[in-house]
Amino acid sequence: MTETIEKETFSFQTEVGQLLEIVAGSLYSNREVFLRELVSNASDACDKLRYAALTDSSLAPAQDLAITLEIDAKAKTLSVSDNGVGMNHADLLETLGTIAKSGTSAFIEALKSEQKDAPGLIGQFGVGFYSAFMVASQVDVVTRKAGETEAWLWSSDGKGSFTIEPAQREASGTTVILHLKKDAKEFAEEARIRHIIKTYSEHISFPVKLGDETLNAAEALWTRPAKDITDEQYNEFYRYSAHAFDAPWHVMHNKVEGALNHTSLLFVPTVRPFDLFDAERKSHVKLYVNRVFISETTTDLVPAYLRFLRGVVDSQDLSLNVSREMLQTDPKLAKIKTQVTKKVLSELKKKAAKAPDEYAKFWDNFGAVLKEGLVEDPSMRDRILEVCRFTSTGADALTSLAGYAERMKEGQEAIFYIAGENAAKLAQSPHIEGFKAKGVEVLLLSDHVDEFWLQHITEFDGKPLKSITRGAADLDQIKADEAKSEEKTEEADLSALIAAIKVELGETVKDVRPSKRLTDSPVCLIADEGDMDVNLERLLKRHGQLEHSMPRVLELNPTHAIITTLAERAKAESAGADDLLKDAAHLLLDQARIVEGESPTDPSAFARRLGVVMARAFGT
Ligand SMILES: Nc1ncnc2c1ncn2[C@@H]1O[C@H](COP(=O)(O)OP(=O)(O)OP(=O)(O)O)[C@@H](O)[C@H]1O
Repeated sequence: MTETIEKETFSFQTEVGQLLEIVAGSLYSNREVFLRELVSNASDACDKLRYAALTDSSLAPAQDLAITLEIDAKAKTLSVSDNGVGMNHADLLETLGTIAKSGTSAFIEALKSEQKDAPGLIGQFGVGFYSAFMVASQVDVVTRKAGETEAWLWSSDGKGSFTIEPAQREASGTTVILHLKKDAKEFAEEARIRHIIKTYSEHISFPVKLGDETLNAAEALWTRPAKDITDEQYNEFYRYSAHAFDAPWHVMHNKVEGALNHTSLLFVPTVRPFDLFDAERKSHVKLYVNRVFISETTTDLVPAYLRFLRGVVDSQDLSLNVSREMLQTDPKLAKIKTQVTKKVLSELKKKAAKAPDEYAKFWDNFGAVLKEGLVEDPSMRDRILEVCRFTSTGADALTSLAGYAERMKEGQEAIFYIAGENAAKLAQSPHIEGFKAKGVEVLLLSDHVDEFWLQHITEFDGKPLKSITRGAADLDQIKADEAKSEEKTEEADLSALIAAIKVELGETVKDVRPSKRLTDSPVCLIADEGDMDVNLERLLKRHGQLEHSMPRVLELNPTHAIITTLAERAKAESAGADDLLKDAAHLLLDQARIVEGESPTDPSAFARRLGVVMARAFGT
């Protein structure tokens, strides 16, 4: 077969082409990371072969797994070889020419607009192999897949296309040959290469060799005692294993000895990883069994709500002789998962108590993800709730639920919250006015996931969690702050007005009531007790999971000038024929809708009514 195949030319997937243009066209201060990426790929390939050989001994490499660097100073090439798993024709087509990651286009847009920070973004995205084009004008890859006899040469100048042709390679593995750009000759210097490997790849599990010399410790970092590891070593290992550029926000290195031994070295990133909100919700903690890499993306090791974690978990007590799939259903693995999860949550709790400002940064990045656990993992619910933080009208900094509970007012029985798109907007919502006036704190919940965990958790420490946009709000029981002594404003009798509005609005509202929660605004809409809360309904509608809205309760502020004037007008005998009163009923409803960011029920009728009222006001 192979004899008949000549050199074939393929175009890069559009996104790869765009990415390469950005990668190759810019000069980065730390472009030496290309070597870290290639060594990391080579190490992954060795890991994969070691794993494959467990179940198929014919694949076992003839020589110890290793990564070999070669410099040809004359030809200005640098090559990175491994005797790992290698690639065949189909693999090459699939992996070195496409980007299989979701959200790639969005990422490229971001990259285009933020050229300056390209390395940081690339780190979050992990362009890996393609970073070779930062330093090389041409890249050749000679590779042979373990268990196969054919070898292939992949070659590209990074300008839109690549070629694949048959080649020769003695054993399985991959050699990546970089033809260095003129301005990248430094990477053909031994001293420079030695230094880069020391910096970035010191503690990967396989030896990295340059000639006869092994450049790294080739000892998995997590197996060493924590006291012997410096912060810088942890940082580099994090950057290497997570393809990251930031320093970790927090490092957790734990050895658990007992019935089930395992070691974990986990990192919380400082910067939010690019794929955090991908639908796949992939885990990025690598599972090792006695230093043999098993898999990376399993949620059987770390729950999806901790998917921001990077690092490794290694246990010698899991069986190496079973398949990856069987291992994933091993009850021992489930135990490790529970222990790791508890440990991470307890570390977060400590951080939150010790360094609340730093914790706020973590929360800003990952709080929304962590809160998914409140829905998904009832067994950890209390522990997760302890480390949750919220924006609140009563505190400048984020608050815990316990903190809120401590500040509750005399007579206040519930923890109040309002949920919506944006905390700053929520703080301006009319629903909050009465609470503010009394100094009663309201939590401002603006993550989508909030609506969902609130379906499961209805109280904290015996205090119900209550939405201020649903059901009646009786603030009379709550004692106001002294400073905010209650200036009782005269409340109008609204019964005639309410009756008139009900007649006019009919079924578009569920009810019309005097409000206890408004001080400045004339009206607001709320969900009736027992109905779906306003924000949840909005979310479901937007995601096509709900077609029709429920009619809402329209609340009127009995102390507001517009309402008191209308109340007087409604008392008149001729009120039934009062067109202005009728228009006002619709306008009040639309006003309440607009304040919540919704459209008037009937925009053209709204415009007409507004015109009529303005004409009256201006006396035209
Ligand atoms: N030395 C190698 N041996 C075998 N396969 C390789 C090698 N280098 C790259 N590959 C294949 O090419 C794919 C793409 O590599 P690339 O570095 O672009 O991304 P990645 O390593 O999958 O992702 P990330 O960089 O985010 O970890 C790899 O997943 C692997 O399948």
